[in-house]
Amino acid sequence: MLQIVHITKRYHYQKVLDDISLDLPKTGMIAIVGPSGCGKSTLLHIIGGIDQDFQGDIKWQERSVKKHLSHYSQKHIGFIFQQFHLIMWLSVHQNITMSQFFQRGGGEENLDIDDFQNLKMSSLSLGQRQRIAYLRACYQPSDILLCDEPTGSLDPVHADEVMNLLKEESKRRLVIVVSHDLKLVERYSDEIYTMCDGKIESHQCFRHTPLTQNKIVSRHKKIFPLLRLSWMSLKSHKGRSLQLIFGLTISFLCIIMTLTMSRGLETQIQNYIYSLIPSSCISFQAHNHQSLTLDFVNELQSQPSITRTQLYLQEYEFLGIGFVGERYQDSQVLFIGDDASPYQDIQLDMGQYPQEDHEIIVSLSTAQHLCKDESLSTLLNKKVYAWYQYQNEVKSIAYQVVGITNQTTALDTLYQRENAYIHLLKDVYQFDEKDIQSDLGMIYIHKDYQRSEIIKELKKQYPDYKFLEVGATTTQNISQSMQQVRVVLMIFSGLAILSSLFLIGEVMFLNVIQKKKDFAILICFGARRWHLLKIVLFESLEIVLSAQMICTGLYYQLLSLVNVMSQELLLNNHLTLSFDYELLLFVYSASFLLVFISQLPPLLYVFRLNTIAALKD
Ligand SMILES: Nc1ncnc2c1ncn2[C@@H]1O[C@H](COP(=O)(O)OP(=O)(O)OP(=O)(O)O)[C@@H](O)[C@H]1O
Repeated sequence: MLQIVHITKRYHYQKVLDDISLDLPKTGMIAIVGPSGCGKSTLLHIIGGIDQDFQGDIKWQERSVKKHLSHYSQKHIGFIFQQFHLIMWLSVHQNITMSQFFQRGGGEENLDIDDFQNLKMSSLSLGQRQRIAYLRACYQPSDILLCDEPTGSLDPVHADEVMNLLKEESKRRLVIVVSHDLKLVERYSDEIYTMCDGKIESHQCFRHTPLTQNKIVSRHKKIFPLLRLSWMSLKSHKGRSLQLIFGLTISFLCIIMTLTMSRGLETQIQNYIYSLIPSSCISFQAHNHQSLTLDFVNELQSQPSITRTQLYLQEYEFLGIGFVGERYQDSQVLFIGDDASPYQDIQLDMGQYPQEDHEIIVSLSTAQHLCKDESLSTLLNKKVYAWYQYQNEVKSIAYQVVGITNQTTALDTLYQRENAYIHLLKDVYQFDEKDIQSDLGMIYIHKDYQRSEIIKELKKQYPDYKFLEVGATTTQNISQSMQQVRVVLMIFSGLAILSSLFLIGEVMFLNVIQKKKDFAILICFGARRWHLLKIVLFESLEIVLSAQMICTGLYYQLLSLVNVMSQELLLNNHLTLSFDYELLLFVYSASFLLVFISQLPPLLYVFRLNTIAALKD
């Protein structure tokens, strides 16, 4: 049934096995005896297919299996090792049913381990470990059971007990026992091979054990077995895993918060710039710096794309607004930083848009500054005085507040009908509109039109005037600077993530080195290389996923906190940061890719693991 054909094995040119050939039956107990160091274990490992570096051949049912020893080992071989080779981070039950993580089917369901099944592996006695090793071998569905000194660490009574059990097992499959205790194996074995110096010295055949039908219980594989194994492995070094998860969470949080805040800041800066210089604004001047006339302003105003045209009277300085109209008092006047924006696109919080020249609307923040502790509605229809200075003469125009916008503006702002202040100033300072001395005007275009297109049109129509986009270079420069800042932030945060991920790679590498013996044991009990690769990969993915989950929760909490704090600290000019799903998705997907790359060294190590060397470690 099983033929060992001219096996020779060398360790560094030293012949450990010298042309060994065996012809073994389907059932029965075969003993291989000999003095220590004669090569018994080496022969057993070659028969088991875990030592694949030898000359000669192995034939199972007349067919050579040398080219697919891993498959042969997984399908036909079970082991009981002298040192038991149990995995300490698995439970008693998981150790016994180890093969079920990788294969379907199994032996006895009734394991009779009640007295110690809930104990930790490390607290088990030698006898209990021996029993687990035996039960594990019986549980694994195999045709050949290889036992390396199965009674080596037992007293004579327990040794007899184990030999009796193996004898019973030999009725269902071939049991090969390696021992140096000739007297013991003589009582149980059907055949005995005696080895000396790597050669078979004698062969005795006493009897033949007939086949009793093997009880193979058909059973499904465990659900997500490799995932469970990787989780158990992760738990076996809890401290290290938690440190990794913590480090990675911090890195993720750093990059995500940094980018979210830089984006939020950019939006705020953009809004601030737009509140100062609206994106729909075009300035105009005559090429020869001649004064602009109101007629020309009105002509521009008649274009459908232009919503409002306004002249700047640079000589008339706007000092601000207040409630006192008799006399200018600096302390009672609120400085107005912006009185130029169009109001057509602005939403009103209360009141209405100006219908007359003396009607104005103010921004929400300006209304709050004007009202102080009073209710905002008290401001509606209230008279305010706008103070102007011209050639040392300070005079006021009476306005009526008819509406409040819903905006929080960086500067205190009021809106009025186009050129209303010019019409009103004309009466206050008693000048003729024809005498207006202004060489600068502003055009506000409709939001549906492109500013650059309108400028082209205007330049064609009015070649004597120059038209420029207001604030275009400033916004562009700020956008570019923010973009550069973001790139630098991304590079540094990316480096933080990269180092964390490669730290995972390093730690996983140390883990697999530490666990190489356990991986070798798993190979002996049915694991293929790709099973082990999956376990290592799953373990790192579990770490990354845990970090991502914690980071998402913290990100959400931190955003709410920053938003509340900015609202309280910065009052009206608060920074609102929003949950950036796209950013999360991008960072998390990139981290998965990096995990795969960082896992290459540990994966390669597992792939090239020398089972025999690892078992002897
Ligand atoms: N990895 C190795 N490198 C070099 N030599 C080795 C290696 N493993 C085993 N050997 C040598 O091979 C020989 C056979 O070893 P083996 O373990 O097969 O003997 P054994 O008969 O099973 O001994 P024991 O009964 O003490 O377990 C020994 O001389 C041993 O030193």
